[in-house]
Amino acid sequence: MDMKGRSSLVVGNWKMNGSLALAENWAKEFAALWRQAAPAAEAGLCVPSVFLDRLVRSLRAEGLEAVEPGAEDVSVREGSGAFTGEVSASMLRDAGARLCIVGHSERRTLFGESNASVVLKVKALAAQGIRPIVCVGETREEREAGRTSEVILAQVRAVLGGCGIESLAGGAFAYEPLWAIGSGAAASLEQIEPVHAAIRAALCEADAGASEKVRVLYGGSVKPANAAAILALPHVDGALVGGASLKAESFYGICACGR
Ligand SMILES: O=C[C@H](O)COP(=O)(O)O
Repeated sequence: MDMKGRSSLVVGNWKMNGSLALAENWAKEFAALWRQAAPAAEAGLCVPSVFLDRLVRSLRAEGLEAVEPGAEDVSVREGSGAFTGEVSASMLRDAGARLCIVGHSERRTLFGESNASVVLKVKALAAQGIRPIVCVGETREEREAGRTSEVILAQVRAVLGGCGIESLAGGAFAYEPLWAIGSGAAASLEQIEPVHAAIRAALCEADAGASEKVRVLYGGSVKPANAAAILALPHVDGALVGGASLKAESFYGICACGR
């Protein structure tokens, strides 16, 4: 199904970077740019949860309702309880999160995140009305072995089968080839498009109306210089942006390429 009529969603991911001061200054700088020319794209910014409240207040102070604040991870445990160090979806909601990244490859590879925990997290977020951004991606070795589609579709289907399309509604899958993340070189347009088309087909298989409910974003070295070409691809509904989201001007430049 063609998504061209739909606006792009461009989401920043600060990872373990930034500060309270940056959250405040970023909101000021981004708001000044947004006021000059509001892009067609929808924008979101996911930050370490300790900065979330400051980001929310700073965006509000600037009157920047157009940017959805978000978190980078959430506990599988709901509500509250004796789970030292965990932050639940209801706590994120309380702090103003509207989006949350789940299953980023850094969490999958460095912190043992599984498809099963991704499913629990998506359900916990859905219960709080927070839109999930579920990351999937293949390693360089998997791509070179010709296993890209198999790996991506196994991740997508595990999540779709485990939590159902309604828990993902309003959210997105983000295709992030591990070898492109933080490398400075994005995947080529020829590499991106077929993977997005395959994810879209898997969504439609699960639910005929899924394309209207769940976006498919690309992530991996997106910057202002390559964003226009990537965001113009028919099955790309937006971007998940790491490094370039730390600078308000670069992130705005990417948002401005959306539709
Ligand atoms: O979540 C964001 C991705 O991991 C991409 O990071 P990057 O834009 O720094 O390559």
